Amino acid sequence: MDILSLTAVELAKAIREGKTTSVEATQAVLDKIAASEDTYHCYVTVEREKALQQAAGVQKKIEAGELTGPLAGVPFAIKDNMCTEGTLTTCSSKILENFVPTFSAEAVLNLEKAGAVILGKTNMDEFAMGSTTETSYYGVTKNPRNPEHVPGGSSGGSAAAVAAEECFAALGSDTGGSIRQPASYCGVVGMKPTYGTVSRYGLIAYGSSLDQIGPLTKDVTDCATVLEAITSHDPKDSTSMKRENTDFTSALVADVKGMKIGIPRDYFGEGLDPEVRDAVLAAAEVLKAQGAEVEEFDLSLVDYAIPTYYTIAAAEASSNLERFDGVKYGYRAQDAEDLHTMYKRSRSQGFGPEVKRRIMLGSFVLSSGYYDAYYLKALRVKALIKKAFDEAFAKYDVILGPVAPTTAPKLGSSLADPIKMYLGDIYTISINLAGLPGISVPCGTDSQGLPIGMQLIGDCFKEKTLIRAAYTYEQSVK
Ligand SMILES: NC(=O)C[C@H](N)C(=O)O
Repeated sequence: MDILSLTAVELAKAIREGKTTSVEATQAVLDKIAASEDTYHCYVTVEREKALQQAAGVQKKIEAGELTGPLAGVPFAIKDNMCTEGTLTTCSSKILENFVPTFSAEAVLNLEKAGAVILGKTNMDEFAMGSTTETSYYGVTKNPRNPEHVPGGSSGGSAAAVAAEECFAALGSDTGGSIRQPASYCGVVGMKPTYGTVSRYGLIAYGSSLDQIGPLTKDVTDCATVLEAITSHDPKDSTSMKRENTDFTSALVADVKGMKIGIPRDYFGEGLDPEVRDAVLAAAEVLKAQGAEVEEFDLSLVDYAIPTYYTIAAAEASSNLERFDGVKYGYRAQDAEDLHTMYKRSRSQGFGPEVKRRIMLGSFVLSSGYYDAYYLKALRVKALIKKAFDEAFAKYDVILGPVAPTTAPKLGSSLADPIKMYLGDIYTISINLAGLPGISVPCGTDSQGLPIGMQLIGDCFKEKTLIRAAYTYEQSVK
């Protein structure tokens, strides 16, 4: 049995049936990490001994019949912006180079309750700001489908680790596309759930009104299973919702008969790579052939999504990142003669250029005199974007489009022009502004062999509809 090629759900089944053990699987994936990390660099931290110990504990519980769930014994990777008790958590920033949390994020605890083994922490854009994982202080991650290209971002390490078989599944976070876009670039499945579904407790905040944790997996079955495991109502996160019917795996049914799918014309205009367009439209045809009703419609306001997102996300980031001052966490500049200089030097030396750009932009749009013109206006446009989606979901069950305008760019080609990089988020960010769920599903490759992702967007709380559509597509093209 080639353990590494199994999905998370297949591996857990093999462990339950005694065909392998959690320890054997953990050892196999640690060997794979040792062999391929030099090439891909998916992780900031790998916890070899801890993972093997955890696997041994989990295996005992499985054998004693105390852990019976569909993920028991499965080794996972966690994005390095989720706190993990006793394990370095850097957000891929120098400012957190020595931060070892005393508690774990609720989503991580939920996974551990389900019997997951935590392998380590994955590389990301610094504080999740970026679309390529190149803004990490700890070096770039390479795309396992073609190491000359970026894995996407900001959850690039998590997506690459799944694609490189350096874990069986991973957690990422998505503020403006950070799960879906790297999933699309690396040819894996990635889902951003409805805002409030997965607790943000222990997720180091970037844009708090937009951030959401979600799964990156090898297939749709794993995605639904991981989502089910990490979903919970958590009083420690004031935006966490009490949701009913979160048995997402019950939606793994290959049937879209009568499902109404809308294709926004605005998502197929200027800037979209023709190969991406063709692959996504071909995927829509597959769903049509399975009985879905597919039609085009106009989803206005798409053009306003980028400025709105980058105003709100930067504003929230500038406030959230105030806590990194050299006193309470992480890096502190040495030899400062007074407190103010110590703050200034710690932050100047601790943050990278993209993070500084956002802090400055965010402070600007929140400053008196500019608050109404920028921040408040962005909040108003955000409400209009939500309204446009509400109108669309009065007609359609699912909105289908591309995840990103292109396939993965070459390493080193994106950072020189930040505005161009921001424009690449055009199809993903309005979903965060509206709080909606979205899933990225692989739908082919371009002429260079780089993966293409189709994005399915649902109304709030309609993850099951997305899972059903994604699963139907996946089964049809198998
Ligand atoms: N965090 C994200 O979702 C990625 C987005 N490109 C950003 O830089 O904000």
